[in-house]
Amino acid sequence: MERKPVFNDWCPGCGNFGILRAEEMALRELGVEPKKIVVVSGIGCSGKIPHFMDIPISGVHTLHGRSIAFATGIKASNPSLEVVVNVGDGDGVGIGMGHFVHLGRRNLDITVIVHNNGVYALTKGQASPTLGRGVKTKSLPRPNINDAVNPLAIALAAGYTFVARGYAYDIVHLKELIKKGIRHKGSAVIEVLQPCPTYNDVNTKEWYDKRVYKLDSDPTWDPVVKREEEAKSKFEKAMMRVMEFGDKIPLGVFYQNEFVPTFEDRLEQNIPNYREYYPAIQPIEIGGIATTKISELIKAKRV
Ligand SMILES: Cc1ncc(C[n+]2csc(CCOP(=O)(O)OP(=O)(O)O)c2C)c(N)n1
Ligand code: SF4
Ligand SMILES: [Mg+2]
Repeated sequence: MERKPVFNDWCPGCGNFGILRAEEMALRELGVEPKKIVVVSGIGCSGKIPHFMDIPISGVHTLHGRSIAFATGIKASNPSLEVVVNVGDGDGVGIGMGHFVHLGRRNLDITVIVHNNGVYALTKGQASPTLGRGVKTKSLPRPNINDAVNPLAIALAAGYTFVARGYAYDIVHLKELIKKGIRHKGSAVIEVLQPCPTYNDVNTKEWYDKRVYKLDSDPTWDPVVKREEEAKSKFEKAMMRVMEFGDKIPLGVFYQNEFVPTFEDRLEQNIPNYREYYPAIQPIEIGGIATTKISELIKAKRV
């Protein structure tokens, strides 16, 4: 694999630097072999992350709003890979919202990191779907007229089995969340509060520093489902807690449930040798002859 040196053009003070560093540290500390890691991103300032990683991972910088679809194809065709998806808030819960929701119900074993900066930063700061109604950031001629979506409430409702929030300027805490998300068996989402000092002059470092607190500062907070019967009550508590987003903003793990079968487990029910003989290692041929006839190929490979 050839990697060319790339100039990092994020603005000084951008929260993306913290996410990049936390993600690299998490992958290193987990000891995942670099050739087994795929980082998938869409278009946006956030989408540049695979180019800037200081680990020789495979990176796929895809289309705006389509990174989860690409990642689903990558992981389903090669379940031995560790797949991490970095999405912008516009990318992930605007144009890409359909893919975001459907990943949750599949429970495919990948990790999605949402860079929440409240703006479409790469295209000069228009309101993203996470910007609150009445908020006027500097590129907007008037205050935002739409309500914000809460990515984590949607993730819980969609079926994600690991749901967490971190803060780009608390790198060590974020690194631990990313490690937990990657270790988790199933679809994991980590929303990261990511200040954009260039276009979001409302949700700044000073704004967040006054509001964020850690869920685990309360010793009774326990988001992990340890018996299947407690899934419902832990889910309900998580849903209440992710809605707290105002004067106080909680950080940490809201919910984790490994009792739900992953997409890979579900495929294995239908294709017993799926994990050993997954699509990525199957030859593209019929009767020993290479082919580009997809419909015939699908018929020949069907189990
Ligand atoms: C299909 C498509 N629609 C629109 C665009 C233009 N576009 C590029 S980046 C972007 C918004 C990026 O915002 P976000 O996803 O929040 O990422 P950020 O730059 O804030 O990290 C848009 C609308 C595009 N590249 N492709
Ligand atoms: S425009 Fe905002 S999100 Fe993009 S690099 Fe600059 S500070 Fe970061
Ligand atoms: Mg954004």
